[in-house]
Amino acid sequence: MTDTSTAPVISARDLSLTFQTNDGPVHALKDVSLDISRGEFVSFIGPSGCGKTTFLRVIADLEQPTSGTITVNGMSPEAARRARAYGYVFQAAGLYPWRTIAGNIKLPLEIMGYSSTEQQSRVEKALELVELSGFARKFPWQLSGGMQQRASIARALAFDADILLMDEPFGALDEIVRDRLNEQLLELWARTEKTIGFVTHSIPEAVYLSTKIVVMSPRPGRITDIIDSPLPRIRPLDIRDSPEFIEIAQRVREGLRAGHLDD
Ligand SMILES: Nc1ncnc2c1ncn2[C@@H]1O[C@H](COP(=O)(O)OP(=O)(O)OP(=O)(O)O)[C@@H](O)[C@H]1O
Repeated sequence: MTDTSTAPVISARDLSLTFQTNDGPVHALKDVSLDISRGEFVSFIGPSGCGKTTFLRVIADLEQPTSGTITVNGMSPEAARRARAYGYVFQAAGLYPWRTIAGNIKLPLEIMGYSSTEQQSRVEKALELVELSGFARKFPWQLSGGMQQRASIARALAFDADILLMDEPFGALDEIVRDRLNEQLLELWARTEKTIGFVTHSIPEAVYLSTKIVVMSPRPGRITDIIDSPLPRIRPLDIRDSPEFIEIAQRVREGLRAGHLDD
């Protein structure tokens, strides 16, 4: 039997994706090669248009690569999607205002045909993970922006998939709320041992959260640096003042600058 415990959860080799547009081809991804191991927290950082979202969408089988290969849990992205290998969190919480928080989290479970008892227990567990247990019967508009985003994370967690793909989930929130959500996300990651792919524009956020930071650059969208973080997995917020943190942030900044110089 093959040992799958050490095999990468996501493995991309020479992955390229070119969109054909009226203005000519757009090279959203070029020769991207990356391995993500089980339980890693991987951030994708880079300027607008460097292909961060496109890469997440390829993992999720929402876009097809033009060339190269990618596997998710050892399968094609299509097979992984059918096996419900991941949950996806978007930048906007995208909750239906006429449904309660529990109703929003339940919706995909209803569509997938889970029994109502199963739906109920999954909703309770997901709400507990994002510390929203008392808010099941509230409507989205009764919650703050940060709480709405936590509810959308709960919706993605309700499938109990091993992989969580998050596309700039906290980008629209103020810094204090974002700090708190970053802390909560790390706690959640430690409790659930999920593999997380996280898109961000923020250097401190990427360094604080990640075990691996993937620095990207546009035209064509490509990886310019991959940084394996030496920081411990348990991180208080004030780790951001430590010399190790500042050094990694500096390397990310240099990677971003180098990508710009190539333009
Ligand atoms: N469906 C599409 N059709 C044509 N071009 C596209 C499509 N989706 C993305 N692109 C282009 O591909 C490039 C990469 O886009 P992508 O959204 O992946 O970048 P990003 O790094 O996530 O940017 P941002 O930080 O602004 O979200 C951009 O130039 C974008 O305009």
